[in-house]
Amino acid sequence: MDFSAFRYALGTTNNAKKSAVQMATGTEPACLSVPSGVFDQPMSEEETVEGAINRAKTVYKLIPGSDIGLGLEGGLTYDLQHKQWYLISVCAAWNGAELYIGKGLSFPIPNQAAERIQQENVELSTIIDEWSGMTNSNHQGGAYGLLTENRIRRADVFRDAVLAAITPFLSPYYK
Ligand SMILES: O=P(O)(O)OP(=O)(O)OP(=O)(O)OC[C@H]1O[C@@H](n2cnc3c(O)ncnc32)[C@H](O)[C@@H]1O
Repeated sequence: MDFSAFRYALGTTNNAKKSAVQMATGTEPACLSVPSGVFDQPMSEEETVEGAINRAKTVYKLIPGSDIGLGLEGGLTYDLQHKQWYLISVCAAWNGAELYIGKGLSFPIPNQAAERIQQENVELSTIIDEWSGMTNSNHQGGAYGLLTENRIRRADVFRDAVLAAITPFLSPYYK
């Protein structure tokens, strides 16, 4: 499969997301910041996926000549059974006719982070910046990097989500 055969439009200028697409496709995406249409801090899987889809469809429309629009969205989701919040990283891929969703690693985050987000109305990146002493952690290793001491970085997780979302456009098994 030649993932570099397509021209990709990416609905953000976020550095971690851009390098995820570069790693997954071996190409340089055309980047444009577009609205997700959901809250800045999605608090469910449904909302996170919806934000990814909105970004993919909008950027596909706004960047002429692109073959596939990509929307990458981070969000939180609560597992009621195990009483644990998870960070998820989702990619939507849209070619004007078909839509596929790829979901990256789901990672348990300290419940106190999600509780602060709800009580203080802050975003996850604010808390991760505070804990790590970094600025713009969401453009770098992100929460994954902080929690795993850089064994997993945000771009790695989104890379897998991108690969999952674009594989159906290329693999013969989906025909
Ligand atoms: O510039 P855009 O593309 O909007 O990227 P973003 O990081 O600001 O926004 P997302 O919609 O992907 O994520 C929703 C919120 O969750 C935060 N977030 C998600 N994953 C994160 C991570 O791994 N580390 C730190 N913050 C994260 C993010 O910064 C936002 O505040």
